[in-house]
Amino acid sequence: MIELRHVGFSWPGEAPLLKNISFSIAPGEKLILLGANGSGKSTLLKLLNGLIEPDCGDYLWRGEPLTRARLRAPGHAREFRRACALLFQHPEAMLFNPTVREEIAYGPRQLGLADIDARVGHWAQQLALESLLDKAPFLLSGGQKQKLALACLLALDPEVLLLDEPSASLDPATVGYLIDLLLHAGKTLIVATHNLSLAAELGERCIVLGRDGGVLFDGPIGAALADMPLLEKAGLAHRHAHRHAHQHSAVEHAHVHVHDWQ
Ligand SMILES: Nc1ncnc2c1ncn2[C@@H]1O[C@H](COP(=O)(O)OP(=O)(O)OP(=O)(O)O)[C@@H](O)[C@H]1O
Repeated sequence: MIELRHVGFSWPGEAPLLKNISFSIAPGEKLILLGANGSGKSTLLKLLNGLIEPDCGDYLWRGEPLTRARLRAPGHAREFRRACALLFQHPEAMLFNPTVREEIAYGPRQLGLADIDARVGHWAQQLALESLLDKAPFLLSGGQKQKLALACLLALDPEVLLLDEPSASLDPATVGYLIDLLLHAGKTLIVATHNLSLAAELGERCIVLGRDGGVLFDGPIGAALADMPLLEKAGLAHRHAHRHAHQHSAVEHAHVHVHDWQ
């Protein structure tokens, strides 16, 4: 469904960020993207969403190169936008309609989809937004905005969901609900996150971006999370002196340490 072949990318005037990235993603795969701050996870998701183009290499969508010309062709653009949806790291960027109801309806209406009221009702109910339907999106809490942005994407019924830090503002109960929802949604998932427990529960496969712009690891998520040297090399684990909660003495010691993962 998605294939990157030797893709490279630099933001204008910046040093190369993504270098020689190659991988394929089959329909229904659940892939977690890990990497240190600034390693290029959000950039890679934008590239997969066709918002930016590789400087070199190829992006194949359903076996055909996803070129700017193909994305500008009205029929194809509509089909791609419906099939491949991106949740931005900062969901405020996606919200501009006067009410939550209109926000969820906007995408399906733009794409000429049927049953708009039913889509709005269903996803508002699924994401516990029903009581907020007439409220202005900018008045919502951070977590409510994140859920609204997700409802907007799910209302399109995309085949591929690209999620950039989807759990960032959510409370633990909502993260649990989100994991269940996504696991049973039957979608291809590509999720960039620093939340390693979310990664472990949601993902099957994991790609770790290295600090040099390349793919450091591509394989089962369990193997990545158990590989301390890999996590340390990727900047996802660190060494520091600390005191464990069960220790009553004042002894501190240093070892490789991963936050948010046991
Ligand atoms: N629009 C842009 N123009 C110029 N540079 C950018 C732009 N967007 C991102 N960058 C740069 O690209 C690099 C990678 O950013 P990106 O947001 O992809 O990283 P990330 O892995 O998602 O990081 P984080 O874990 O902090 O969210 C950073 O150095 C950032 O400053």
